[in-house]
Amino acid sequence: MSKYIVNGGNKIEGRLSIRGAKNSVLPIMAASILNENISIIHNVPYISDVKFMIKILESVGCRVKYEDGTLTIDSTVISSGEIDEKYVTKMRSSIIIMGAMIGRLDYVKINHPGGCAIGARPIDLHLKAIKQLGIEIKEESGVLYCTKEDYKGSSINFEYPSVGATENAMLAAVKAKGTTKIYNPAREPEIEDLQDFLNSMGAKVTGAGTNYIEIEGVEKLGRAEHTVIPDRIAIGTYMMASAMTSGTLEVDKVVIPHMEAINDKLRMAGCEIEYIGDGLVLKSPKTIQAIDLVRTSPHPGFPTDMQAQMTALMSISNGTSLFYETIFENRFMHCEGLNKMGANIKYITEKICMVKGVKEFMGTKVKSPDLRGGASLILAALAAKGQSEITDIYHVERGYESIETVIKSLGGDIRKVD
Ligand SMILES: CC(=O)N[C@H]1[C@@H](OP(=O)(O)OP(=O)(O)OC[C@H]2O[C@@H](n3ccc(=O)[nH]c3=O)[C@H](O)[C@@H]2O)O[C@H](CO)[C@@H](O)[C@@H]1O
Ligand SMILES: C=C(OP(=O)(O)O)C(=O)O
Repeated sequence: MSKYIVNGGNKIEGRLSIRGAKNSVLPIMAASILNENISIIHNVPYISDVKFMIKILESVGCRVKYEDGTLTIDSTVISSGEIDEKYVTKMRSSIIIMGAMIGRLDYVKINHPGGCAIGARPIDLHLKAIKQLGIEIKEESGVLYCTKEDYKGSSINFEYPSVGATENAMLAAVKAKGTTKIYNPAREPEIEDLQDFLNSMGAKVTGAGTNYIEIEGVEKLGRAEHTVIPDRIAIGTYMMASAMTSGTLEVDKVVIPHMEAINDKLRMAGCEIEYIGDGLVLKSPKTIQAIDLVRTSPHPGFPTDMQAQMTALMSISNGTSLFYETIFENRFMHCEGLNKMGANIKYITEKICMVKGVKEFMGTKVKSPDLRGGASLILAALAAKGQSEITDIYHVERGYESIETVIKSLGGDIRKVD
């Protein structure tokens, strides 16, 4: 099994230039099913989740080509309404294919995605929203059978602003006759990016990014072309790596409002951040300042996808920080690895932990527990004294395109061993 060998102590600095957001490109790829035409998607990271989504699209009849950051998806022919069990159960986010398939076909069969390492992750809100559009969904032995009954626009009120459920509802509503009103949708930047992609193929979606989305159903959609937004989470991860190793990092392209929740915390930790041109420059503090409370919440709050990296940063701060993870019920698994590397983190409840800053991390052997948890262990290893070995890196490869090449280009001593 592949692993990373990291020799800590080098500054992570220089100029960072990476491709677009995983959490944008996955729903956008699903949305390409809707147009019976060609979709050209630029700024696509070649990560394992994207490769997996390509396989799903091909399995239902799409013709897909990836070249140098650009995906071309031809969905003229969709030959199957059945999504093979192995896809949905292996990549939880593939459930967003459901809404697009419903928009395109009369009958869809898909497995329930189940939970994953970071939490139970039910799909009740997805199903409730899609049913609201006149789709009958029957569940038998973990398989969902979806049939169009009285497919038309409707009002959908989310009791919680789920990202995936909002995306599924948008995808299913694009071709539903009449108007769909979505109240309390997720407001993450990736929702707005999906709206922009859908509108580029002729959909009529407004309001994404606010607490009300309106969709006017259309019968036919056409060719689409779109550039995926920068990956705020990957950028934030490299910024934290730089802050933890006393580096200065220049990022070539960011969307300022997408970065503010992360940058706010980095500033509280003592970093100086200046927006210059299309990008930003981060300067590290001499001493990382402890932040009393880090609480994750839906956008525009501090993202749960940055919580693990933030616990690594706070582990070498000058005080004590309390972390409150409000989104997922099992997202502190990386703390065991960080503690093995010398951190002082105590679990208070499944959603709260206390991080007491220590002088430094010590290199050792650790295992990635999940995607962002794995990233946090890499950050700790980069800042650590000595050598670390990080295994189970397939988690990290789901969301970071060749992280070892990027870190090496920024001065880090990391290599991947197959
Ligand atoms: C591919 C993708 O974009 N993944 C992101 C997406 O995941 P995802 O779309 O799965 O996250 P959600 O916003 O749906 O989940 C947030 C919370 O709502 C709960 N929930 C969700 C749906 C549902 O039907 N019922 C229910 O109870 C979940 O268990 C979780 O506790 O948003 C998360 C929250 O920002 C991010 O961490 C993930 O990186
Ligand atoms: C939890 C994440 O992704 P997914 O929803 O794909 O598991 C993430 O990107 O941190």
